[in-house]
Amino acid sequence: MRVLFASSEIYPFAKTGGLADVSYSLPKALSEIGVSVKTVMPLYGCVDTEKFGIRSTGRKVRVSLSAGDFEFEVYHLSDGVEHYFLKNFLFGREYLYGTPEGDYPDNDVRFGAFCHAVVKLIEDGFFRGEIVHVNDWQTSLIPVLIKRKGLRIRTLQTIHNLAYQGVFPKETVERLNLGWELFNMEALEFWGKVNFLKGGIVFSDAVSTVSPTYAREITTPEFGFGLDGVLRKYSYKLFGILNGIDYDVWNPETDRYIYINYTESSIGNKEENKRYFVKETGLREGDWPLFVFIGRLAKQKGIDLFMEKLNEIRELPANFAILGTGDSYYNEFFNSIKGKYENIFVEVAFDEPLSRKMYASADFLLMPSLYEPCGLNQMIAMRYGTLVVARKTGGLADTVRDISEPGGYGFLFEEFNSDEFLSSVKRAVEFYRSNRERLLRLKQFVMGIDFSWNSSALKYFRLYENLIEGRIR
Ligand SMILES: Nc1ncnc2c1ncn2[C@@H]1O[C@H](COP(=O)(O)OP(=O)(O)O[C@H]2O[C@H](CO)[C@@H](O)[C@H](O)[C@H]2O)[C@@H](O)[C@H]1O
Repeated sequence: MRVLFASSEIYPFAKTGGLADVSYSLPKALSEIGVSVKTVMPLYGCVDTEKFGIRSTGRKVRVSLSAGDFEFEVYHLSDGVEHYFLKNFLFGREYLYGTPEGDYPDNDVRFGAFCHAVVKLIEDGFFRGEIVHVNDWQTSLIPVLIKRKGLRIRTLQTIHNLAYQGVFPKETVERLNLGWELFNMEALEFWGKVNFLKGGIVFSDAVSTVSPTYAREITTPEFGFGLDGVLRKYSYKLFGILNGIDYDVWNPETDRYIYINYTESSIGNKEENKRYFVKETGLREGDWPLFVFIGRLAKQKGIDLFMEKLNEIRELPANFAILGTGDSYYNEFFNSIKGKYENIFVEVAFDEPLSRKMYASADFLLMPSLYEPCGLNQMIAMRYGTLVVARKTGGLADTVRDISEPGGYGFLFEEFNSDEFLSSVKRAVEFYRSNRERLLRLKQFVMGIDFSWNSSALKYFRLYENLIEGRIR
């Protein structure tokens, strides 16, 4: 089986969040079970071609649109998976999607032209295969163009985050030569604008999202971001497959960025990591639980609940470390409290080595998300023996079980409000203070839960098979 996997970010080449992790680890897991996978992404200016050994194939592909003529040069790298990169000046900028002030205004042309180029390469026989798997709105026009051109290849659209849909003014139809016949409610139109992700949902042969709970949630108005009706209409081809994490990338036994490596049986070293971390960051020394938050600073991640309870949090017998970057409103807030409280460490940045130290050092990970399609942080944290304090939503509900339940190993709260959030933090603090033995056992237990891709890669494989054999319609 041959699959072309298109994504706007792939770890370690370019990453702003969980999409990059999945776009690296899922193709790898699929190739380990015998699928021949090629990935394709834009070659951004920030990708270090020298470091990774990414080389030009010499192949060029040209797309002529009303917005302009764009020539893409195809680059390549093989690391078990065949990675392809399309180079054009549109992507030679500092950021992937926009500056902290906002999105680049020509993202429709940037990603639209990219989609056209990928489809042209399929038409030309450069990419051959049975399945094209696209991810989020940036690659959603690929299934639209494939259907319009009548190409005989099956398509899967995965939704990693329904909040981001790629919505542009109706002139985009013209700019990208999409054809006005697609500008109607049953196709690309969304309240008088063009919606890329809607196109992906309508024109793909199947749609998946990254956890079973989120697959149900997005068919409701509360989580549907205006597309719940469309998703209900196409629910016969909508599937929820839980993400996994790459156990080679995330492994406390071999992680070279953490202070001291450890396994379930040498879990004592995790304490040592915390000691070093607390020293390095200037947090309060002593026997305090350490809570960490790592993530994009966006409303989705529920960081407002932390901000609302800042006065209470600074009085708790616990240390906190926040690592994140995102919307300028949050960046400014967290920069303004940096170094202000002795039990709160803040770093407004994207810093993978620091995130690894935090996963290894923490007792608890905070994930108070407003919504969460799947969430990788909680799985990474547990792999590093860190218990999770989270809101019971989306993939968090599928991966964390509350301590009050039989076999529970985390701290969940239901309603999105700061009182519930704070009381779950307090529950965790209390647990730390009064259940040391059990806490240690739970840390070992969560390290042993299987969050690898093993079972989920097989689910994708079966979904591809069903598509090829025409069983989804
Ligand atoms: N400041 C920072 N410094 C270093 N590392 C940082 C960082 N901020 C985030 N990260 C890293 O980025 C990744 C975040 O992944 P998530 O899946 O939790 O979130 P995201 O919302 O981006 O992904 C979306 O897509 C994924 C993939 O499907 C879904 O799991 C998720 O629910 C959905 O919102 C983790 O690897 C984390 O360690």
